[in-house]
Amino acid sequence: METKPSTLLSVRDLRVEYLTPTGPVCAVDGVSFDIGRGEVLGLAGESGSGKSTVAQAILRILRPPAVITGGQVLFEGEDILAMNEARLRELRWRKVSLVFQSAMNSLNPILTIGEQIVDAIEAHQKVKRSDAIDRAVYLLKLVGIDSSRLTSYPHQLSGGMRQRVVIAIALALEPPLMLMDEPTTALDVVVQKEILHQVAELKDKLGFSILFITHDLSLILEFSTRIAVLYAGKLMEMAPAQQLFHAPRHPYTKGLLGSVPSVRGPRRKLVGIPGSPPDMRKLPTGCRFHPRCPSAVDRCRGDMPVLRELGPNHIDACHLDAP
Ligand SMILES: Nc1ncnc2c1ncn2[C@@H]1O[C@H](COP(=O)(O)OP(=O)(O)OP(=O)(O)O)[C@@H](O)[C@H]1O
Repeated sequence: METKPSTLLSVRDLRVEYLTPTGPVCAVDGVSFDIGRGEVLGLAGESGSGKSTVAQAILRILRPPAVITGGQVLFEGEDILAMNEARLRELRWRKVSLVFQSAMNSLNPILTIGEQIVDAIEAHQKVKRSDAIDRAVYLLKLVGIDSSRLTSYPHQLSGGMRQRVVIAIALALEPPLMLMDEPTTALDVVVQKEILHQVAELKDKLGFSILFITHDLSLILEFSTRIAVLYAGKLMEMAPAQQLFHAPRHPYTKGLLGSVPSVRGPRRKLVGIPGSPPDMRKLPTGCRFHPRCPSAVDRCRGDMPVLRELGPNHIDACHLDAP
């Protein structure tokens, strides 16, 4: 399959298993999506749907018992899954960086934030110390932190500021792609939005792309260009954010949206989805969502639906209304 020239990352038929003592658990089962240049792709889905596993597979930082058992992850056309260690080291941080939820707690407590940003730059680039310091000042400014903070230690900063420092480090080498896995979840709502607005501005200014993962659908809707919905390791629906919000097709997506409080417009009753996601070791036959689906018919219990095209850029995996 050809990739479009504007495609930066193309995940094809990705499969990841956790080899547990009681047998393999397929946490990501044949997931495919593309991320275009300058695009924010939101990955949505309940806890355990496989979002973090996808992000970690892209950077090949999954730890045992996880094993990538199939697929391709093409970055600018080159398969990350086939790269040797040396090539991978070039890719990480320089081409693809990662910001995760507890990253702010992984800052070194005995080094100033300036030293940590400079170290991150020097670890990946041959630069003069004075240039690295200038760059650290520039990066801190980018994320809204005054350069006087260069000599502060992590414990002297608020959680929000620490997470901004982590984002500055992730941007240090101006990678074309940033993976953000629950980047603001540990922070209060106001700070979360402030940081995400700032990241969106930086994205527009610097032109990088983002894979944005959070269980918070309202944040995904606000900050993503397109959204992919995962359920029990399977891609259920993918569409531009506005379309997914106004015209969702998959009953799972409708259920997720039904549990998001509306900020604008009339107040509506929150519905939610009854039950909980399946035990990944005992997956239901047919559509994995059928035991919780209000619209399930016999076919849903027997046949696994395949992805179908509903319109430009809109796909889902559902038997209902199937042609
Ligand atoms: N160490 C592990 N051993 C066995 N199975 C695992 C392990 N880690 C994850 N899994 C399985 O992989 C599935 C996907 O986990 P993952 O963390 O990717 O989901 P997620 O959507 O990111 O959830 P969350 O929002 O809670 O982080 C889980 O449902 C679980 O069955």
